[in-house]
Amino acid sequence: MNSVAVEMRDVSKVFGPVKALNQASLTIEYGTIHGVVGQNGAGKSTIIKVLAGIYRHDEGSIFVEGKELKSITPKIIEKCGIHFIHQDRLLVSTATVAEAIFLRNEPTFGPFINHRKMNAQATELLQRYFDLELDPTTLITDLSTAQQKIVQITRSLSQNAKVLVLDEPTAALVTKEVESLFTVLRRLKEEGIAIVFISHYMSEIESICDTVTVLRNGENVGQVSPKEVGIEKIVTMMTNRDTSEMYPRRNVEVGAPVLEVDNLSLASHFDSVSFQVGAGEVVGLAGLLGSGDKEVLQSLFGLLPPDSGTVSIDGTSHKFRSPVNAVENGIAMIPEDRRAHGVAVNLSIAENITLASVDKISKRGFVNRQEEIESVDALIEELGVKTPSGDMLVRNLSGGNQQKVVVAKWLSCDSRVYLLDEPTVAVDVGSKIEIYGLINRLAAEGKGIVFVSSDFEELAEMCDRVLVIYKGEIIGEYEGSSINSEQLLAAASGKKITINRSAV
Ligand SMILES: Nc1ncnc2c1ncn2[C@@H]1O[C@H](COP(=O)(O)OP(=O)(O)OP(=O)(O)O)[C@@H](O)[C@H]1O
Repeated sequence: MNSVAVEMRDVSKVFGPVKALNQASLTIEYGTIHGVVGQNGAGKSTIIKVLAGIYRHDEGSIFVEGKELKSITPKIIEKCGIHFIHQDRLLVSTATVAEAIFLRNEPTFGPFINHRKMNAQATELLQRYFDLELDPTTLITDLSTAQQKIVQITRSLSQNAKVLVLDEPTAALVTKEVESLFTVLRRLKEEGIAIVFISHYMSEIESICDTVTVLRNGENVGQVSPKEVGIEKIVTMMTNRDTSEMYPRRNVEVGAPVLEVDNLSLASHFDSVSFQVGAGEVVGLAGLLGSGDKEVLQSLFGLLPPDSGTVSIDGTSHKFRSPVNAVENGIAMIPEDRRAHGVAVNLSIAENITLASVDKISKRGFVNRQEEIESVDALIEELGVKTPSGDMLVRNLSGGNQQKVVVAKWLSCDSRVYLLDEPTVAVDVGSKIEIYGLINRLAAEGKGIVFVSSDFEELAEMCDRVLVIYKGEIIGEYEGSSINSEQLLAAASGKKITINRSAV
């Protein structure tokens, strides 16, 4: 068998004024795990969509097992044994495990689906590939996200996949699930399958990939082995900049409380939550999945009205019954699910950015277009949003660049308190530094910031104080330079901790 499964040679793809791929190449071998990395907008999704037959490339050639494919459609690619596990493509939630694996491929008995055979085959496949005892009649909705990924992979294997392309497969997984997915991927690699792994998590790239293709501005800047060159080198190749100063320092005197939360409770989510955030202070909330951290933010923003307790801004107490009400009273929120709550994808970047701050740039009901262009251009530049202009529709931006638009939108309005829910999720290393810089700028302007993140290193490095939340209660508080991510993780998992109040 040819050891090279797929070769994409000098592939270019243009979208209007944007050159998404510029003579990029990708060579994938059987029996290896191949990473594709690059900053937001570097062209990762585009190269994968070209391979999937979703986008037609403008230039270049694509070979499968040494033979050039002259025409590429999703059907042809699937026939070649190349399968894709897309990030947000969900399985039919009303299906059982067996139905999801064999959808449109069901074993039949005359005109009927042979359920007994289908269940037996599903059980056999899950056991053979993954050593997994999973009842094939379990509903997809009752599976964890990691198990759902495994069902998706099993579906591909049942159709004899030889190349599996996984787009950010770990984005919604917790650490333990990532480990079990990696065990699965290593086993598939041993079986000779070629795996393409796209991720922003450098530690994952280091631990699982044999080789990595680095894209920058649509160009291939190299194919390297992470074990040989190290992650720092790969990050430098991606960003073309020195990232040793990942977390920019801040030197802000913390002032009087801007936000005071007193005994806030919401049944089944959190109980008697109290804390304060001073002017210029960044306070983290560290919790594991389901701890109540996100619900606290949503309550503060009027999305989930609490049962009891009070919230005060600059000493005045408020009851927020809706986000509009919260915004009017000086609270801004950068939500995690940017597609659902953060951006209007069918509006332009400029329209999105100015949506929350239209009062600031309008006079007697008319938007001052010149001011809008200037303020939008300044934010696009500051955040490094990759776009030819502010007129581009948000839906045409890469995922990470959409996130930057959400951040820019809220930064352009003048709030007192900023609630940040995973502001750097799906954002590349360079953009993370830019977002950290903006958080520091807000702090320097005397704003109060509440920061929720599942990246505890980020919390430890960026926050003045971190509150640990476990099963809806704040069980600990860390302060100053002694905060470290291991302690936070241990505490957030419910391990007993001592309250640490060492000075900054
Ligand atoms: N349909 C489209 N129309 C216009 N421009 C597009 C379209 N799809 C992608 N682009 C542009 O092509 C470039 C590459 O985008 P792509 O989605 O491939 O990046 P990416 O590396 O996957 O980024 P991310 O990590 O943020 O997901 C970006 O500048 C993006 O704005």
